Amino acid sequence: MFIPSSVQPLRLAPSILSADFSRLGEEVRAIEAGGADLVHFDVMDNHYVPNLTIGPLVFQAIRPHVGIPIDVHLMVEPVDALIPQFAKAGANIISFHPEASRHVDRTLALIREHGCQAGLALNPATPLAWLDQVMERLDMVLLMSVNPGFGGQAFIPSTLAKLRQVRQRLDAYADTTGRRIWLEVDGGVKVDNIAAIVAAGADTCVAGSAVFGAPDADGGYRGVLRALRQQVPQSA
Ligand SMILES: O=C(CO)[C@@H](O)[C@H](O)COP(=O)(O)O
Repeated sequence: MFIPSSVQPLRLAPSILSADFSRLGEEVRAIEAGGADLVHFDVMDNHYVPNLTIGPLVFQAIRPHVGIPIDVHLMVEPVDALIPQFAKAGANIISFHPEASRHVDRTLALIREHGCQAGLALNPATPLAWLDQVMERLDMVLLMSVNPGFGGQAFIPSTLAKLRQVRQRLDAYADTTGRRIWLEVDGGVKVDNIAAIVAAGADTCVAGSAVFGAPDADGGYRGVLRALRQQVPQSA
């Protein structure tokens, strides 16, 4: 039976990739004060993706400024060596891409062994078959709605159909096991498309440029986070 995810509470996860890196501590405090549910921390290595961002040292520096969970998205290859470092620094959720791990099952187990929730990130062209054998190891599926590497890209429309397929799989899994796996969408999420994204099955939305590109007059983010939530009235 298809159960729209909109019956679940919506979680908003601003991606700090679009934040002002010269004042990251203030920026993460501002998104938490504005009502964000998670902080999304993008790690890029100029190898798995053609961009280079921040790693465990910067994570460690901002962790004391944040009370809400931090969702670490590893766009790196190989991945395993970074997992203990982010876990030790206080990560709550760690996601990685299956193409970047020699042993996906082992990497998922490693994340949980270090006390974090485990996510598998699927690019627009990555088949859903990657999920088949590892459902019991997953706490979250991170569905990319842009090709990873950069903020500010346009949402790829075919993601909506893929989202519906993942939602069906996760709901079927929840029906048989009683265990719910989060479904996060990442890339090009805006005020004008979040309703369709949630209706298609997302319960967690990453938004980078939409949030950090629309500060309130006082530099906060309450207005844009409220506007995103208001598009999904049952979650507001
Ligand atoms: O992981 C990525 C990009 O690779 C994302 O988290 C982006 O940072 C989201 O940014 P917007 O598309 O919302 O600007």
